[in-house]
Amino acid sequence: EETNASEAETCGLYLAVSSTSTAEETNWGLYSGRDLAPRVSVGFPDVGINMINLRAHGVPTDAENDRNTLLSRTVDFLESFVWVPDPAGAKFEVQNGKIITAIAGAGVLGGFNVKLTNANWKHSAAYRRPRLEHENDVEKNHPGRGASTPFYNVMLESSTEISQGSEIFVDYGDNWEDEDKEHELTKDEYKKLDETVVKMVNFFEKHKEELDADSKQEIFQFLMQDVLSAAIGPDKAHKVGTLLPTVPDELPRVVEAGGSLAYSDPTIYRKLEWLDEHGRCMDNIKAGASNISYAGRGAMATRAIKQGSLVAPVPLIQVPDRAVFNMYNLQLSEDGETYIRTSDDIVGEQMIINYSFGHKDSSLVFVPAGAIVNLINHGDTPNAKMVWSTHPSHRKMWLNFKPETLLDDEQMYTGLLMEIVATRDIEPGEEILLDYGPEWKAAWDAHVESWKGRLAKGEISETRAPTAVDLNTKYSEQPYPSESEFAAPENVCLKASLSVEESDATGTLENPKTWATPDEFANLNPDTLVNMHVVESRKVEDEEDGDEPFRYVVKWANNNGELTFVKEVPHSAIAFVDMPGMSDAFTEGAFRHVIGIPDDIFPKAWRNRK
Ligand SMILES: C[S@@+](CC[C@H](N)C(=O)[O-])C[C@H]1O[C@@H](n2cnc3c(N)ncnc32)[C@H](O)[C@@H]1O
Repeated sequence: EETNASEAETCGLYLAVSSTSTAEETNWGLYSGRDLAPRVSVGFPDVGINMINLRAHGVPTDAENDRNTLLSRTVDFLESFVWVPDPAGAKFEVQNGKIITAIAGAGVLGGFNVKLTNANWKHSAAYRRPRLEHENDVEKNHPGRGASTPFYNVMLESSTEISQGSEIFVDYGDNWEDEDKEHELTKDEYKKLDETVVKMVNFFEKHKEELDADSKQEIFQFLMQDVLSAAIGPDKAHKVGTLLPTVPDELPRVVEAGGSLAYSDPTIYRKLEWLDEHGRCMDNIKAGASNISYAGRGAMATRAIKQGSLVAPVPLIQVPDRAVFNMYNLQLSEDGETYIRTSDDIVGEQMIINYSFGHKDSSLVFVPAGAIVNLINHGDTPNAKMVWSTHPSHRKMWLNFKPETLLDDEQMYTGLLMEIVATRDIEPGEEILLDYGPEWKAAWDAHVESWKGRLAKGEISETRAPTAVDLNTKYSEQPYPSESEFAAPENVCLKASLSVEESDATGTLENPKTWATPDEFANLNPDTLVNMHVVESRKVEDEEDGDEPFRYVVKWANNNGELTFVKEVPHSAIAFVDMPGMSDAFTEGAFRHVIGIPDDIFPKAWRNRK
């Protein structure tokens, strides 16, 4: 029996079958358990895990054979769930080359419906992420460095009001549009349509005494066919016809449902009782500072969780051959377009291996897609374990399939659902710990030993330079330093989101341009983030500036080295960013090992390795 929430607090975010699902393929989706105001966090901030040049590393270009085809298919499959690195604060991780970022929870599972977009990434949260309190020993090296992602505090925000039971649709950005545009209504047209429906309802209500059923129907048809066709063209009028009822008496249902889209697809909104029965609570855990040395962040219970009940649902992204995460020495091709391997020696593994579930007897691994699940650490005395879900959309049959068939056409979706359940009563605030298995434990212990040896031999230094996170935390309460006050270490650079007001200012020191509030204030937009230097800062004294503690005059040099000076740049538009290839993620000799799926639940059919 699964009881989701404590008595005191109800579930804020559910995993459930998405309205975008088809009969053949389940898409998981997220549904809000609460009414949300605009610009509040949807679920809890999560981590982003980068895959760097995944295709160049993971898919050999030499021969077309079954294995290479499967590796290539795996990259396609992974790419359909991941994001550009921008929302995670990772846009500047490499100079050339391609990064894709897995953001479990909202990133992988948030639905796609341009018309119903109700959430967007809060870039500034990720770019200005604070350090954890227990990381005060910042300049000291330790064996956990480079083993966990430095990109956390990845936050999804409501972009409009979200009513309880709504599916969450994340803004995928401009390059993701609906294909069949000509026949599709725009967001604005949907809005106008819904306003028109309200007018029609009012009209029929006002004249209900005078109109008999036949004349009502006649007027309705005239409005729907002739008037609409003339107004928006026959193709779109036809589309409207499929969205609205065929009889006028049904029109009030459209308004009740929350609009024509919701009326035509009732699975976009779910009742709380439905979500409790058919969904799985996704916000029983949130990120916090792990209690375990060198482990980084951990997953903390947000409410009491009874023994045997759900901690977190975990849709799994199947990766039939973990070789796709191997890394090689790469070199930019002569045309500068792609990367190619310079040798077939494996020199490392993508960091996502540390977040993946696997088994020693199998090439198959899974990238877990549950919110905050990526943050669950190993503990020698665990309080949770993995089980296969009893949810009807969990494809039990797949447990009998051979790994290489799990990406056949019929299986190109996340059909497997794991659940993390409590093995004892868990108190609010307690860290969730799994047993990662004996292979993981042995690998970690060996890593720590070898790390100590390398330290003793002087192969690793005791200290390391502060990172962007360290410096952003340091300067959260004091002004970012000017060029003359502070020579930035080589591993970081200072950037600002610079947009300027239309004006006659020349952009010189004497006549600087004025910083303009971007469309989405305080959303550090990585598209406008440029390297710059602080020329001077002033403390903000009056109230008019909201939360901004400081304003700056900054100096920006374009590609030709021409300088532009901009004044009134707010503190929130500035952040340190790690230089390409210099963040903790690139630590040499960093720990890599998959999380073990327990032997007793790992199916026989998947054991393709001895
Ligand atoms: C799935 S991630 C857990 C989240 C991670 N702590 C973070 O901050 O992103 C697994 C990684 O966390 C670290 N980790 C987990 N359990 C640990 C433990 N008991 N001791 C040390 N490191 C641990 C290791 O780096 C491991 O590869």
